[in-house]
Amino acid sequence: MVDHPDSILIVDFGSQVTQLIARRVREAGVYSEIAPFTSAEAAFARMKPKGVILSGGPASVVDEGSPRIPQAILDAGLPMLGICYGQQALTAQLGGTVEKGNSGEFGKAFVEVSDSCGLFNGLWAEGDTHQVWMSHGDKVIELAPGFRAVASSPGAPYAIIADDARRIYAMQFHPEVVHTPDGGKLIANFARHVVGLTGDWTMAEFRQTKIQEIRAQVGKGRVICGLSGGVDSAVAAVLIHEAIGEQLTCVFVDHGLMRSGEADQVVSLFRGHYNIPLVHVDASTLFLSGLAGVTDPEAKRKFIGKTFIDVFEAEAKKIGGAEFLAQGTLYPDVIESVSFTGGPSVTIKSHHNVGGLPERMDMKLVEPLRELFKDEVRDLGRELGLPDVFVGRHPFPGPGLAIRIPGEVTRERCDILRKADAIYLEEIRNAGLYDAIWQAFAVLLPVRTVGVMGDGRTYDSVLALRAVTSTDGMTAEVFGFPGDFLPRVATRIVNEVKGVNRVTYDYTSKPPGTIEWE
Ligand SMILES: Nc1ncnc2c1ncn2[C@@H]1O[C@H](COP(=O)(O)OP(=O)(O)OP(=O)(O)O)[C@@H](O)[C@H]1O
Ligand SMILES: O=c1[nH]c(=O)c2[nH+]cn([C@@H]3O[C@H](COP(=O)(O)O)[C@@H](O)[C@H]3O)c2[nH]1
Ligand SMILES: NC(=O)CC[C@H](N)C(=O)O
Ligand SMILES: [Mg+2]
Repeated sequence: MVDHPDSILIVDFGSQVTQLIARRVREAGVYSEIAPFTSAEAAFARMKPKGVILSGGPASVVDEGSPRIPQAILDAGLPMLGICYGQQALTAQLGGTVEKGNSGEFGKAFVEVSDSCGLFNGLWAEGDTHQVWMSHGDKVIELAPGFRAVASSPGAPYAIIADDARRIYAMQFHPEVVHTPDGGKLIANFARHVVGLTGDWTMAEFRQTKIQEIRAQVGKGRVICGLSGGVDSAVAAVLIHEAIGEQLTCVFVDHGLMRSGEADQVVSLFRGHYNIPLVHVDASTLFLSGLAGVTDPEAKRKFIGKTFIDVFEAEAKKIGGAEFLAQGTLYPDVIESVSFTGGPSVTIKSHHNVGGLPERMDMKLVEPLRELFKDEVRDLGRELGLPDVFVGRHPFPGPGLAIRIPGEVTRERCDILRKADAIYLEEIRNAGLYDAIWQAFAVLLPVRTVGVMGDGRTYDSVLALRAVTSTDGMTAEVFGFPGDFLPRVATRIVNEVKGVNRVTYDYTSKPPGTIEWE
């Protein structure tokens, strides 16, 4: 770990959105680290932060044995910001009262500002009304000594509370989510004006921090990096190469589930730009034969995750052994795959590189991007000088076409999907829409319908097209194509791709849908 003289410690009580707090702090140009409440005291002693943020969490402070703020942190006299559970814990531990709710408030709410305080610093003023996002059952009913209410909502009389003398602020709502439009600014105000940090921490520093961490973790060991051609692994590879140079070998696995022409493209693009050793493995038979008869989405993902590791281990042997496996794992891969810090988060899908990993692995993981969101990785990519062909690419999931073919995956169905997907993406590029879309792809459905072509009857598969906008893949909106774009693509696909006789468009946002179909 690297010492940062100006940092904020985020104590995690298990909220689904704790990483978003870190992200807002980073956006304010301040270095932060998250520590679960169980090890927060040690992190506090090591980091010597200038301020502390307390996250939300699923527990109820009223319950016996529920998480507490470590006493050493409370006694340190530093500025603190409590969010939801954090507010409740502060109140309970400093002498106020929290009541267990039986109904709660979930979703959008409006708070009215009743007084000024150090946290607002010109941002919010008395009499203002602001939209916020609530998600709580319990609430503060009596303030701890020294606090006063500075904003309230119909459901939360103590929506924001302040103790300017001790520089402690707390709120019932979640400022870190986008549904609290001014939330990022409130967190920035805390970091800069209340804590008094200058906000000069940048991606350039993140790069330096990570380089030192990678060196410390890897030592003289050898590292294999799974390289997919996607932005995450390209950024991870270039960063790791900067840290340890020749100790790194990249491995691109062609699992037979790539898009049209992608394997060759990735390899030549990477070799064209970087002088980093890259092994190209054709493992398509291994993957496709193992997928035969597998139809359950999680079973597909777990098989692919495990087989990736088998291939990486075999390649490691060939270069004389490697102690470490590097991957471009991002935060959304982690939060959707596993329950984080013992929190309430459920497994949505096992991303092949996290929840799909086998239980026993010989290599240790190096994942320098694990706290970042996609758009931050792109920023880091630009910082590292990666060309736009890498930085601007749409994400493509590690399990590839396998999770875009609900039902059994066969070579034949992969070929059909590849052709249709290539037409769709070609039309998107020609229409100049590629950069306006976050991710676009086709899904080959296990449904056959009747059609008529050239006076003959067809009985073929249905294809679904999907295109979404997003900033980080955690939520997504459907992309609205202009005018006749979709009918034109549908006609081309049905005419040119044998095996598809009907095309539909997916109008589901995330949530409630996910971006991929499996
Ligand atoms: N075909 C592949 N060969 C080797 N490694 C892979 C392959 N596909 C995925 N990986 C590994 O799994 C990680 C996660 O995949 P993921 O698709 O999330 O990231 P990415 O491909 O690097 O970027 P993007 O999300 O933009 O597609 C990658 O960063 C990479 O380390
Ligand atoms: O590397 C990956 N391994 C996976 O197993 C995986 N599953 C989904 N994705 C990508 O993650 C983003 C969010 O997708 P979902 O809304 O479908 O979860 C989207 O960009 C998806 O393409 C994956 N990436
Ligand atoms: N989002 C939260 O932090 C919730 C806190 C607490 N579990 C409540 O329901 O009030
Ligand atoms: Mg990918």
